[in-house]
Amino acid sequence: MCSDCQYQIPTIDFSINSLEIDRGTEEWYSLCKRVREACENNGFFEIVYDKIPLQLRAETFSMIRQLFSLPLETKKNYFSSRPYGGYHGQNPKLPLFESFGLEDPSNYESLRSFTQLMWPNGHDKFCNTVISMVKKLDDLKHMIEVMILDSYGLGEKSKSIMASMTLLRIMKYSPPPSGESMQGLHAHTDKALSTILCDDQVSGLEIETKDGQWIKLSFSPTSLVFVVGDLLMAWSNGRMHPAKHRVMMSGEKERYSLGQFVDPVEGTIIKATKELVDEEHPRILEDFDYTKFSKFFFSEEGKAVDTEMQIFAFAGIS
Ligand SMILES: O=C(O)CCC(=O)C(=O)O
Ligand SMILES: [Fe+2]
Repeated sequence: MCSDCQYQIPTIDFSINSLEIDRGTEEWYSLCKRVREACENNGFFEIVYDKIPLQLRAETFSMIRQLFSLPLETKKNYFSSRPYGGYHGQNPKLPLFESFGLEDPSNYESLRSFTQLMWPNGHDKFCNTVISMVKKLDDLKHMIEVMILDSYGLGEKSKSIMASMTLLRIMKYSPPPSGESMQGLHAHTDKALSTILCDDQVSGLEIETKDGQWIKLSFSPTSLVFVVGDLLMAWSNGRMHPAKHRVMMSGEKERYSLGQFVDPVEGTIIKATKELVDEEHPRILEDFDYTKFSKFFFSEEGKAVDTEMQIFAFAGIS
């Protein structure tokens, strides 16, 4: 998956696995171990997964193209107060980038009201396709979450890492002027618990390794990428590594991508899980309110801090 270097991209094949049939088997625990190692050592991994039919993936991206091809005035009608929700585009600092953040994307009514804002008669096919895709991504996220819990021996005690909700972010990057390479999205760590990304076969996503090299990723038609966010790092008391990533665009094609962002529910207090705090691993962050943290990273004070340091500036134990 890394086209131009020796770096070994962690790749985990889930094709033959599913939570219902395999949890507790030797094979399950070996996958849990690999998930944990990739999250701790790399902060991301390539997911090979055959349970999202190629046709569903193709139809989802066809709906996404239709959405972005709407007139700008229509796209701008979509607002949201949730971080990264609503329509974003025409940012002079990120001229190639546009995005929609869909809240509650597994709920038909919420998608229907979105499509009614965008199209005069709504768009049933858009709603049905997106719901099917989100369902697949939610199943995958759930499986990885249980694997993370099991990998630390916490799966018996907890059903989930924390109460969360999904934001589906849909992204378009226009091609840069001919012959140039340009930043599509600036380098950042995700402020979520975790993110699953997939694209429509035009690459651009780059991940920074722990030793500071930028690695270009290219997805196979059946692969996706799991990225550790700042909050999984906080929950794991710093064991999991939030991978810094960015999008660099070159060539003549647009890039479309899709991200399932897993955010805590409003009012969640983020704490390191107590089993992961001990003498060897002292607590690195104070407990903090996620909603206050999200206000901080959008504030002028927060924006002045390097992306990976924001969480420490907000809640670090000094
Ligand atoms: O387009 C991509 O693949 C990356 C998007 C991303 O990193 C983000 O929206 O946080
Ligand atoms: Fe990101």
